[in-house]
Amino acid sequence: MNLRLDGLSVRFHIPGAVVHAVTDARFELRAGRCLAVVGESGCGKSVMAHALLGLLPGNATVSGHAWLGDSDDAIDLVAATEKVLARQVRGRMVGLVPQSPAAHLTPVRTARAQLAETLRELGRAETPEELAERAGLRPQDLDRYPHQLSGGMAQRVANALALAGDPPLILADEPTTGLDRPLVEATMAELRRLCDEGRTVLIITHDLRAAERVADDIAVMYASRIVELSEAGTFFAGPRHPYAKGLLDALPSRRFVPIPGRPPELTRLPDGCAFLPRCSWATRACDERPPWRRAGAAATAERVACHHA
Ligand SMILES: Nc1ncnc2c1ncn2[C@@H]1O[C@H](COP(=O)(O)OP(=O)(O)OP(=O)(O)O)[C@@H](O)[C@H]1O
Ligand code: NI
Repeated sequence: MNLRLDGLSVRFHIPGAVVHAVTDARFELRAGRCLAVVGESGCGKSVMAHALLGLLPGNATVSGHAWLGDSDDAIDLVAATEKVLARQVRGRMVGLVPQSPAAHLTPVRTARAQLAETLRELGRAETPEELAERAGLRPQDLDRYPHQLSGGMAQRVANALALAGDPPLILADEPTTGLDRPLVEATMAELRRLCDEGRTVLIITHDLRAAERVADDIAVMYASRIVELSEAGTFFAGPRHPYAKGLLDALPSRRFVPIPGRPPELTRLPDGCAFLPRCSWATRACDERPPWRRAGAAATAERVACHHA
């Protein structure tokens, strides 16, 4: 199932200010492909994912479109009513693997009870044991309460809940945070498998190594905007945006040099390029907002927002 974001923006209204959490996100993600969204903490990654599920708090305003489905019968997730989101979208069309799964599990109920309830809500005939097996859990793990589960087990329960309705689009928000390397590998391999079976997968991650392993495409977010969209091979061979270069250079396996400075406040974003104060390429042209322009070969959807890339 295709997902097409067309100018998706999210604003939070707080006393005396407006937080620009996501600004004008545009990309198309096709069935069978995996997109990794990367970027520093607070740049808007989780908010973008939650906007797709109608899971934002009351002080949020969402604009633009997020078309889910194939052109004729696509649903605009931004315009969809809560009833449509609850009955048709969440769990059935879109599965969310949440950031910090332990916090999303109900503390007083066993893993089995939570899987059973989700399966019942979705009207699935599958048993909790069958679902657990698909997510790599053993039957005996099902009798545990969330506090008795290790980080990796809690992650698997969260994955099982997200997969219960067999959704064609999976959003995984930091699915590997707190896991050790073997579990990171296993989780990523599982997401890749879901994708190879034809599902559409969007992963949010800080872990560029993990992204390199599984993603077909990389979207780099900075201060609420997507500033680069590249195929993974192109990206890891040489990203276009100076911020993306900075992210790669900061990796211990590469130059291990951090990007100087800090991202701007999302309540006070400049009119021009938000990366300007941290950028060694900046010129006067950067006082004007760089357009979201095509980059690379015409056959690709690659784009970048930088005057000098
Ligand atoms: N309810 C809210 N009201 C006001 N601001 C909010 C609200 N929820 C999120 N924000 C702000 O929106 C911005 C984007 O947050 P988001 O959680 O999407 O970041 P992120 O990129 O997922 O970061 P991380 O990598 O740390 O998870 C942050 O500056 C955050 O403080
Ligand atoms: Ni997040």
